[in-house]
Amino acid sequence: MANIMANEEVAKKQRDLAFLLDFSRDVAHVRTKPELEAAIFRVFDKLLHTKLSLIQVIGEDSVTLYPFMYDQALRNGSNEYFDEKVVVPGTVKESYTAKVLASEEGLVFNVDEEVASGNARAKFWKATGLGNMYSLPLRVGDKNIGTLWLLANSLSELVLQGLAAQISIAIANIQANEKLFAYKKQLENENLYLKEQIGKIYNFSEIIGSGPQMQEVYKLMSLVADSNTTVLVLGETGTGKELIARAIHNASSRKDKLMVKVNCAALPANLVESELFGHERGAFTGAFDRRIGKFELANQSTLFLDEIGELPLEAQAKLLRVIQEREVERVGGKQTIKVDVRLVVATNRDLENEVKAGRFRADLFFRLNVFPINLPPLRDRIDDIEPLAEYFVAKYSKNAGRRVMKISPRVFQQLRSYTWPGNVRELEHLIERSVLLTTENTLQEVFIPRKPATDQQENNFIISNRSLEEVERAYIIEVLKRCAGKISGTGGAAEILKVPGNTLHSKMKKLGITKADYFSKS
Ligand SMILES: Nc1ncnc2c1ncn2[C@@H]1O[C@H](COP(=O)(O)OP(=O)(O)OP(=O)(O)O)[C@@H](O)[C@H]1O
Repeated sequence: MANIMANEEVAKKQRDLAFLLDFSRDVAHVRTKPELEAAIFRVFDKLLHTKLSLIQVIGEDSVTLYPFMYDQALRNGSNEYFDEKVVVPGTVKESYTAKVLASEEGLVFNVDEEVASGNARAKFWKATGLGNMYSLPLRVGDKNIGTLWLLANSLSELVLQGLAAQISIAIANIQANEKLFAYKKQLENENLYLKEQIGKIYNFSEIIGSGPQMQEVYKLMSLVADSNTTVLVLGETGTGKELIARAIHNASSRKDKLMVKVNCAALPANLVESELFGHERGAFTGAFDRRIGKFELANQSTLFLDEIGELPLEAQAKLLRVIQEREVERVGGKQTIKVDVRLVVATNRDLENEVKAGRFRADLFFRLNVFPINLPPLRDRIDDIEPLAEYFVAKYSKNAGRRVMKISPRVFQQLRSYTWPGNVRELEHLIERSVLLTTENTLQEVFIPRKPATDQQENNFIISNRSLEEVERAYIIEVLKRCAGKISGTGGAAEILKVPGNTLHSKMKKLGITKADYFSKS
């Protein structure tokens, strides 16, 4: 007799295990709530006389308890009670729920006893004709995530615990999936918005200038745009190098992805590599998380490296390797990652001179100098000044809600005779300011910066044949002298020059400025 009972016990355990295995196979594929619902009801069909009463999940505030799933059939005959008490949000403090959540492995309530003790919910439990309500905490690790309520006459401990564990994991997966989906949707929307913005701000038609030099630029751009060739855009500051880079990207087959931009001069030397190539967690002090670099971000798109001439030598070596191998290695990482990135780089420096001076690697220069595009300075294309000025007047007049429509001939004359050290950017800012200061329909006056006629030294400063680098060097030294050698912080040279202290430091290093220069008597 004892043997028969033991055999039955073993057989039952095997049936339970087979049933749980079946359920876990179904649940493993679940990604959404309807899928979980289908899996649960499929399995309950096999568990004789068992009904899912309710699954509740705990909200983000850890207090509110939301109905997640229930058997619609149980509503019959107790609609009002169901709608008012069962399928409305409750709290984890409700006495039955609190007991269930505090229990180790759940509780069993005898339906008849509950009815006798006046438990209002037990009335609809009773309507099912089933004897017990099994209620179990749903947990992931040590964290309560909800409760599971099942009606049945008898369920084994093994089945109950197995069901609760599988359902807990499935719900946690669904919630994580929903969060991920919402996050993805948000990123997609942001991406769309940014693309629209960029599309609005930059497109080919917004490059103004129809003189022969710009025609040559357009010809080169259209020849190279739809290839994967690296483009080197050369030109003084403010000549529109970034505008050209974006137009090349927008005219290429990569236009559906955002162009990624890195300004090599704006990054402290010690962060350049991590910015470009990414880093692994713990790669250096402060690297708390793994971060992907701009190369990975620009995969299948264009990476615009502005001010490439400022890239430190060490990063130049790494960049060369990435261009050759078409794969990156994150700082502190061992694994290489394939990238498909089109490079457009720009500089206002004479890179050949930089190579001669040992500040730029010759091999990298040759790799980058595959397809150079030279942007002419504004002073060499005086005929473009008029259409550019008109374009900026229309743009800023609209932006500021003004009705400035025309520019007076006198203003055009003034604009044409100025030398434009700051190029198109300087013209743009000048027009923006002038539009704001104008109340009439015609721009009668622009406030071109003038040096005092008496200050012969300053005039020489402008018209002498000094290179941009020499002027930059002399100006930085002047400012440093004025600040008694203080580089960063309040009253420091970086503050006056409106650049970060680190940038000024690396610029000084590049230009070979030492204390002897700014502490000298002259
Ligand atoms: N041909 C042009 N048509 C219309 N706008 C222009 C043109 N060239 C330049 N601009 C405008 O002038 C400003 C400066 O251009 P951009 O930033 O592209 O210059 P840059 O050469 O990259 O400058 P930097 O060397 O300082 O990085 C931008 O607002 C740009 O839209």
